[in-house]
Amino acid sequence: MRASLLQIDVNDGESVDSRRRRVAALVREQAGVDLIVLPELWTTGAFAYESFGTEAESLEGPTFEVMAKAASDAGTWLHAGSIPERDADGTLYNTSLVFTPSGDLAAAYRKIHRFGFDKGEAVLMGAGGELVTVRLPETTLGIATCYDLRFPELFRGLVDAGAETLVLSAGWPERRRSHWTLLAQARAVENQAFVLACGTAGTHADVPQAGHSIVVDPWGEVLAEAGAGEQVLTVDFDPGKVATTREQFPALKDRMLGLTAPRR
Ligand SMILES: NC(=O)CCC(=O)C(=O)O
Repeated sequence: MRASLLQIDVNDGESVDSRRRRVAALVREQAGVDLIVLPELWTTGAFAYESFGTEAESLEGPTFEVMAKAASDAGTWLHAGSIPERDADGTLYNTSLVFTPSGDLAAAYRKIHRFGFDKGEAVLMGAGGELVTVRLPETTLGIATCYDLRFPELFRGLVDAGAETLVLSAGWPERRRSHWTLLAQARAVENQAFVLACGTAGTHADVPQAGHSIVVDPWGEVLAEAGAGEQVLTVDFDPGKVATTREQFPALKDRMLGLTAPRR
């Protein structure tokens, strides 16, 4: 299976419309791969909090339209990253869109763990409440977004729902790049799954981005890693390695569920 992670340079000097057109062209250029992955909130930037409201779209807004067309033109499964979604009640969500090779919406995932503690995304956006998996011919994707990477129980839930390839769309800052690499490898090893983690490059809202999108196999080996700048990271991987790893080293079968809290 061949996947391309598009590590997009998101900077304040480029308009959202221009970036949308540029990214759609990049998606079309990847025709022939099986799966394309884009980063989190690449229209605005994940830290451009003041743009979330002004650039918010309905689920079937301009990014949906452009990306559905790009997926069908490329004839490829497309995880189109996330958009600031505004629902019918006016609530904002950080919502990832996954398209089939025909350009139909296969799934939408509203980010569950919002970043910012008492500001930014954490106060501006609502929290998703549903895990999302997507069945491809070769593998089942488990969808997660950026800060979700710090919450192992979310990924265990995805594995319990059948995920074999964990796809993370992110806008991770350079300041915590060591956590990014470490956690991507940890999620792959503990879940015996592929991790495809696609971040952004450049600087937006004064937050330099880490880049370094990464693909890790179920044994924790790094199959490919991007540099800091805009880059298309293309990788070939064998989805069958999930089953063989889980058979040969069946640690997932040794889980002890339902542990009780210590008695005081
Ligand atoms: N956009 C995000 O979720 C940022 C997450 C982050 O910076 C971190 O977990 O560290």
